[in-house]
Amino acid sequence: MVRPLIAVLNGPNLNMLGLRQPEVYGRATLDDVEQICIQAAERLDVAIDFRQTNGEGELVSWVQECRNRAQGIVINPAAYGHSSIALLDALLAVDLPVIEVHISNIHRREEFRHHTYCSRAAVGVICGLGVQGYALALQAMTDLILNEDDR
Ligand SMILES: O=C(O)[C@]1(O)C=C(c2cccc(Sc3ccccc3)c2)[C@@H](O)[C@H](O)C1
Repeated sequence: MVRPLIAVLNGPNLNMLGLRQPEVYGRATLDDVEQICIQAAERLDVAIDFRQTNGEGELVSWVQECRNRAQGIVINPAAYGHSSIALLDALLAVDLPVIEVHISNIHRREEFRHHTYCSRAAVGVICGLGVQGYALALQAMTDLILNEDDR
């Protein structure tokens, strides 16, 4: 049986993860996050496509491409979550289950980080649990995909 494909998409500045603000984002790098996702995917018997971009348009295009190739999207939109209606529209249009991940607890931070447009398109949002949030999101997404007929 073909393994489900889950796109793991990361927004702007996440390539800088681990280099600054360890008190907020911890010391893990984006490569560490990718390894966490690879290990979780192996355990869950799913395939992942892990990507990061600083470009809003590229992130929107990657979401659009998921329509014909992925069964779910795990996304850390970073700052674009707080600002991009284009990203929300793409997530709504792609008609796939979406789980939003934030490493930090955005609700304990600056006011402008408390709201994300993306969350309107998400089945669920995981925030404040550090980089393990990605593994938790992959577990939840796998359950959603395997049990989609029960919904
Ligand atoms: O907590 C998150 O994962 C979040 O999505 C991630 C963010 C994020 C991602 C990458 C970098 C930075 S700020 C930064 C810049 C350079 C080095 C370290 C951190 C914030 C924020 O924009 C969001 O408000 C919250």
